[in-house]
Amino acid sequence: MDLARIVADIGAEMAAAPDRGAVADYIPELGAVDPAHFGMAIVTADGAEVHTGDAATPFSIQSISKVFTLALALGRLGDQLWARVGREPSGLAFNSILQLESEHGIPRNPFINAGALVTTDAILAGHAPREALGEILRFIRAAAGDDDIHINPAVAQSEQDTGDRNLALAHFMRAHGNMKNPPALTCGTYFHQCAIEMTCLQLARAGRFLMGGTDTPTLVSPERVRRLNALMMTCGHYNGSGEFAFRVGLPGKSGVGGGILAIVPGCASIAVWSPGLDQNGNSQLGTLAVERLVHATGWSVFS
Ligand SMILES: NC(=O)CC[C@H](N)C(=O)O
Repeated sequence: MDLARIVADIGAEMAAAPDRGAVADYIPELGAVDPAHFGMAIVTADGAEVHTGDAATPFSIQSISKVFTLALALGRLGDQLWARVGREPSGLAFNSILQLESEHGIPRNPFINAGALVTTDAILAGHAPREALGEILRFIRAAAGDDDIHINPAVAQSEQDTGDRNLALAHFMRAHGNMKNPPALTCGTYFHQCAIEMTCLQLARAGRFLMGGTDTPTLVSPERVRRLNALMMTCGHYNGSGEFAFRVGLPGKSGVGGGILAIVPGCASIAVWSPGLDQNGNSQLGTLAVERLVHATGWSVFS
C-alpha cells in the first residue's frame, strides 16, 4: 500500500472540492477562518508520518479537546466520574439542553458540551482555572511530544463573549448539584481548552496514545484506551455519530473548528482539518477525506 500516494490524492481532491460546508459563525473568531483550508496528517504505529495540504497550519481544536480532558479526568477521578456523566449517544446537537431536565442534570456523554463541562468541572476541583489549563496543556503537549501548543486568547474571548448557551448548561447542572465550581469558572476554563490550537501533525501525534500497542505513549491504561475509543465511536460526532460510523467506521472526535481526530486501533492516528461544517457541526470535507482514506486502506474497524 502506497500511503503517501493515497494521502496526496485525497489532498488534491479536497483542495479542489467545490462544496466545502459552512464555517461555524456562532463563535465570531471561527467565522473568520478561510474555508479553503484542507490538511491531513497520519502517524502510523511504526512511527511513519504522512501528510498533505495545510497539515502544519494551527487550527482551533474545539471539541477535540474533550478527548484529552476526559482522559485526564478519568486519570484523576477514576470511575467516579461516571456518576456525573453518562456513556450513551445523545442523538441531539452538541449544545442541546433538551435531555438535561428529564435526566436530572446528568449529561448523556462526555463529548457533548454539557458532558464536557462536567469533565472540566472535575479537573478544576481544588484548582484555579490557570492551573487546570496548565494541566490540560501539559497532558496534550506530552501526548504530542511537542511543547509548542498554545491557547489562542482571541478565540477564547470570542467564545466567552458568545457563550451564553454553555453558561446556561452549566447553571442548569449546578441546580442539580452536578457542577461543583461556579459556572463562570468552569465555562471560562472550558472556553480556553476549546481555544487550544494545534496543527494536523501535532494532533495526529497527540492521538498516538489512543492507538494502543507497545510503541505508543502510555498516558492511560490499555483498558481506558479501549473505552475512550468506544465513546469516540458512539458519541464523538454528536447526532452525526451513527453516520460517521456508517461511512468511516473508526472512533473519531470532531470539533467546530473543522478538525477530526480518528483512530485506527493498533495501526494509525489520523488528524484532518477543513473548516466548513455539515449540518451536525462536523467537518464536511474532513469526514469525506477520512472516508476516502478508509476506503483505500481498508482501515475501518469493521473491515
Ligand atoms: N462542537 C464543538 O466543537 C463545540 C465547542 C465550542 N467551544 C462550544 O462550546 O460551542
